[in-house]
Amino acid sequence: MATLEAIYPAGSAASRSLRRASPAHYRRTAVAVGFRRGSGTRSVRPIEARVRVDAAGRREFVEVKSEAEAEADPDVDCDCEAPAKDHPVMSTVGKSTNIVWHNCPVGKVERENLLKQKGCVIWITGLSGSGKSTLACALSRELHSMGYLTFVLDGDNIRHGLNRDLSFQADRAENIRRIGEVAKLFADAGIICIASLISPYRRDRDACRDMLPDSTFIEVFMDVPLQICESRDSKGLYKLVRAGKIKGFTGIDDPYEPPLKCEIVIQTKEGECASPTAMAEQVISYLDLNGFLKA
Ligand SMILES: Nc1ncnc2c1ncn2[C@@H]1O[C@H](COP(=O)(O)OS(=O)(=O)O)[C@@H](OP(=O)(O)O)[C@H]1O
Ligand SMILES: Nc1ncnc2c1ncn2[C@@H]1O[C@H](COP(=O)(O)OP(=O)(O)O)[C@@H](O)[C@H]1O
Repeated sequence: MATLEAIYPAGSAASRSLRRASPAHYRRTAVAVGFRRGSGTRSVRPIEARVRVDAAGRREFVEVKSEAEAEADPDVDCDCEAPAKDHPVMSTVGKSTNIVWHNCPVGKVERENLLKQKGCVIWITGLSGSGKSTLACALSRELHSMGYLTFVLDGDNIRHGLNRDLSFQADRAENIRRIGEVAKLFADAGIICIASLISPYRRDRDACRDMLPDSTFIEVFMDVPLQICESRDSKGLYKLVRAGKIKGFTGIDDPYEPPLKCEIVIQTKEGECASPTAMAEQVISYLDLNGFLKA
């Protein structure tokens, strides 16, 4: 039995591909993984890996076999179909059966090198009226003017399309999960993805964090008191809530769980908020300090 690094050196394309492949793909006792490059030329040999997945969905390779080792041992403890030499492994994920994870030779690192930035998700959470959309737009504008590629996923906007079938009552977790999945795709594309949605429950935000590689989920908490949000009432929603016309509104008759630990907190000082540009600069200095603004 070898370590992953013994077969594929740390930092190699194959090692990186294995580590960033979908956790769902690896949520098995054992998997076999094959990589191909170009038109059918196998440049990286297949291996079999036993993977432990912890409660948070993080995976760790506990045993890795090279192709030769795997072939010499017919008793692979595998809950998936034994891979024929040139056949990929079928998986079952949720309600999808007989699906196969396809890797592509152009990966996140290659895209990041092209863009000269690191793909990540900036997840802005807070009450309605706390300034999430304002920060998202200011941040996108500033980064764009500095030459970085961003994309804003605004909760309100996504509910106009992809999530139009979801309610605020029963489907909130699904709203957040879908936006988390889309944000993950953008980050994988090498883009600085700015997700701005109330996302009131810690468990749902943490589930999105766990979808992403370490340190690429940057949670920004808009720590703005309800009183200020309500006094802004830019959409007139708080007024309707107070008049009893909207039920289950976050912060009023539905809970908002502030993060216990997050990367960035945007705070008010003596009841005053920083300007949108100053808030954006706070996030940009975090990105700069943590190496996201270079390849
Ligand atoms: N019941 C209830 N609670 C909270 N907010 C409500 C509700 N009903 C409608 N709205 C409006 O919808 C916007 C929130 O959408 P999100 O997708 O960001 O919410 S969530 O993440 O699913 O909690 C939110 O937008 P923002 O004001 O930009 O936060 C509200 O304007
Ligand atoms: N830093 C700020 N200072 C002053 N007003 C702000 C600030 N951020 C947002 N606002 C105002 O507050 C209102 C709500 O902001 P918005 O970004 O729509 O909040 P959210 O997306 O969290 O609902 C808007 O009228 C916006 O102009």
